[in-house]
Amino acid sequence: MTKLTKATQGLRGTLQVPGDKSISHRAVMFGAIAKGKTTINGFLPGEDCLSTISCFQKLGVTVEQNGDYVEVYGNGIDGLKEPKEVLDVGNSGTTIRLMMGILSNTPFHSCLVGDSSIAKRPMKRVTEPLKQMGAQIDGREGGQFTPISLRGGQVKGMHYDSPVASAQVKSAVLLAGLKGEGVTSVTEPLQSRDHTERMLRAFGCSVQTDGRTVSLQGQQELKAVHIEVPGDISSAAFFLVAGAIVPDSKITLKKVGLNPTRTGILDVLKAMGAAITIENIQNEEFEPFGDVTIETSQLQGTEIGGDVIPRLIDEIPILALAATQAQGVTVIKDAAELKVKETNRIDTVVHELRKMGANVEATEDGMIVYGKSSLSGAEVNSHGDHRIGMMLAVAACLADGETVIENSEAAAVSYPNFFEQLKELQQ
Ligand SMILES: O=C(O)C1=C[C@@H](OP(=O)(O)O)[C@@H](O)[C@H](O)C1
Ligand SMILES: C=C(OP(=O)(O)O)C(=O)O
Repeated sequence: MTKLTKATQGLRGTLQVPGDKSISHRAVMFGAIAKGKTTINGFLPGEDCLSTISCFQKLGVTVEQNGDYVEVYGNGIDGLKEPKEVLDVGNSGTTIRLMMGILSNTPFHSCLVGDSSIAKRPMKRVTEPLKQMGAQIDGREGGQFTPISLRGGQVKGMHYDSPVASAQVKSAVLLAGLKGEGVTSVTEPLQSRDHTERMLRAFGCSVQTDGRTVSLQGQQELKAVHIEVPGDISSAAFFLVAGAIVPDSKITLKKVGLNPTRTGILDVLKAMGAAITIENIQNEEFEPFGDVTIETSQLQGTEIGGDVIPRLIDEIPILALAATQAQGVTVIKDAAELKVKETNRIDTVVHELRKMGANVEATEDGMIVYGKSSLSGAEVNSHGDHRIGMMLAVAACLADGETVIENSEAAAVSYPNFFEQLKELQQ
């Protein structure tokens, strides 16, 4: 539980947010199935990525982690060994779904479980295509939910038309195709984040992208490399919105990942009238990053929907808070995927923000936010969802009186030092 009061002055300062969660997971996973020693700088030591490390250790891979520096000693996919224990992914959807893709190539038995949130999240979107490729997978309610048991083997490449724009689905199918016979390709309805494609190339694989279709030839080997993980734009998002809506703020966030498949929040905040500048863009070939500065400004309501949604899916809770401080109405649509995240993020955002006085209503595929509301302190709850907990902490900076956030420790899933960094900006 954390108690916070309204910021007495603007949030000001320069921060480096922790490493990107999606890229940190992949660096460990790909290092574990590559040949040789992969080194990772800027790794996110958040609970989700630590779950990924622990799963691969149970699969016989040596992984040494010291803060944000990690060494992974991979021995190829064939170097993975049958785990003696269940593989516990904790709260991490990315871990379980991508691992199912990798384990589709291992002839042994694995059992995957997670926490009570993972137990509610849909797995069929991954188990179905992987079964079609030749993996034996079962799970509760016909393979829909954890616990999942899996025995991989001879995978055959295939084309998969994914019904959802999901990087986890796309990545699982591509990873299964890596060792299989023939070509594997995935077409998605809208472009999702492309970290898997970029990182497979960095590990020496050949991957083709043609519009919304990604394909790779099977039987490719990954070669160990060094990976520099940029800051996570999904973590930066909390301070981008805080900087925009807390009066008299100016925040610079260093080395924030700027992969165009992730920068929807910058486009939307700019469209709402936020004062954002980006400098020192580097590393454009692998994963671009740069320094982002935001200053307080009066935001205007907007419409958020269509192909920007996968580019900001994890930022919708904090964008909903931004919308409570914008003039006019903000409509968020085409975002039904929010219902199957760590919580139903449509319901939790609406329920918790209303407690603080926001005027927001849920719709079938998003929400409508009527601005501008003055917020007041309340007893709120993250419901174990890291992004909800951090959004409520930013709301507390604006709210009159005291805000008590139950289950605030969920922030450690993606942002272990979030509350310390928030405090730094208040000094
Ligand atoms: O591939 C990834 O690293 C992720 C993909 C997204 O999920 P979906 O693939 O379910 O859209 C995102 O919400 C999640 O936080 C991380
Ligand atoms: C949805 C998220 O992660 P995952 O799917 O990996 O649990 C998230 O970090 O907001």
